[in-house]
Amino acid sequence: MKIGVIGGGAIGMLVGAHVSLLGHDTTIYVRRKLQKQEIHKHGVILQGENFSAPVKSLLIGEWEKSDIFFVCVKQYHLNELLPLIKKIRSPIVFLQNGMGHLDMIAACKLEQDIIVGTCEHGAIRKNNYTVLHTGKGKVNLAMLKGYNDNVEALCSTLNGKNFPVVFEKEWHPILAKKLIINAVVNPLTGILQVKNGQLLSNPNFKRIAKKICDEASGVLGLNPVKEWDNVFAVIKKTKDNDSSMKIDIQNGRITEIEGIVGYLINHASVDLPYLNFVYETVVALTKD
Ligand SMILES: NC(=O)C1=CN([C@@H]2O[C@H](COP(=O)(O)OP(=O)(O)OC[C@H]3O[C@@H](n4cnc5c(N)ncnc54)[C@H](OP(=O)(O)O)[C@@H]3O)[C@@H](O)[C@H]2O)C=CC1
Ligand SMILES: CC(C)(CO)C(=O)C(=O)O
Repeated sequence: MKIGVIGGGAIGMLVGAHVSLLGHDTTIYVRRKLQKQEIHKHGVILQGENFSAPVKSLLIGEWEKSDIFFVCVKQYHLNELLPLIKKIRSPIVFLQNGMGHLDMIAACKLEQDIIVGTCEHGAIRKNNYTVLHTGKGKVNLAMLKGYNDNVEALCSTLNGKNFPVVFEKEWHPILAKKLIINAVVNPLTGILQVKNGQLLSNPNFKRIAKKICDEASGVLGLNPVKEWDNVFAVIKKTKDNDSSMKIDIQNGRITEIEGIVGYLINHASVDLPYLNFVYETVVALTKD
């Protein structure tokens, strides 16, 4: 099959390399000529696993016909990209964290079949053609819009032993579960500049984390006890991690707060004191 991956960052290169290794004809669409040239020359190197995947690269907009496209940019990149993506006719998979992109997709009135998903992997981009796979998990996908019998079959051909892809019946449970994890862990670790595990080992941080989990579960209509069990398990598993928001704040970069906590605030009908506080604080910390 022919697979298009939009965005040559950590997740774009990870997805691109793994589907290519399953034998799919894979192209990563990037916005910089240098990255296009370097991927053309080296393929994508999976650091630590010591091999290079034969991936091609084109610039955004140089679309070639593909069976499916994966959008692997940050949520805040989508404003610029969605008008270009509108021209694609094949099914499109969005792999952003948070749920803010759902409102953007709806506003853009995309006509293609839309699949959304979560990525349980951890990855860091080392250079324009090298990615380090820091944590293994699976990719969970589900239809958001449209119905196409072929889509599920198509996604199942991307499922591999080293890179499992699972197709679920409903999108809301998978995105909501990940959104709660990111709403609890990312802003707090970013503001406090602590590793994920410290949200459990410090009883005061843990109390705040639990309050955030309660608020987020309330907005999404989920059971806070069950969600806390899940957040707890993910924090334990990633206890030595620096969350993506902690690293973004450390480096003075824009964060994904809007698509994560901003989404919850925009969809709430009650007061959310803890979520509002972390939202305002992250925004304040990343303003010039
Ligand atoms: N990294 C991880 O471990 C995980 C990430 N995720 C989620 O996956 C998504 C992607 O994250 P990640 O890969 O880490 O992010 P990165 O910052 O590593 O990559 C984003 C990529 O998008 C590219 N990009 C931005 N705008 C455009 C554009 N207009 N045209 C083409 N390319 C563009 C950037 O290009 P350029 O290089 O030129 O700036 C960059 O390569 C996020 O929503 C994140 O939350 C989910 C789970 C784990
Ligand atoms: C799961 C978690 C919190 C791991 O650090 C993550 O997704 C992130 O850092 O963005």
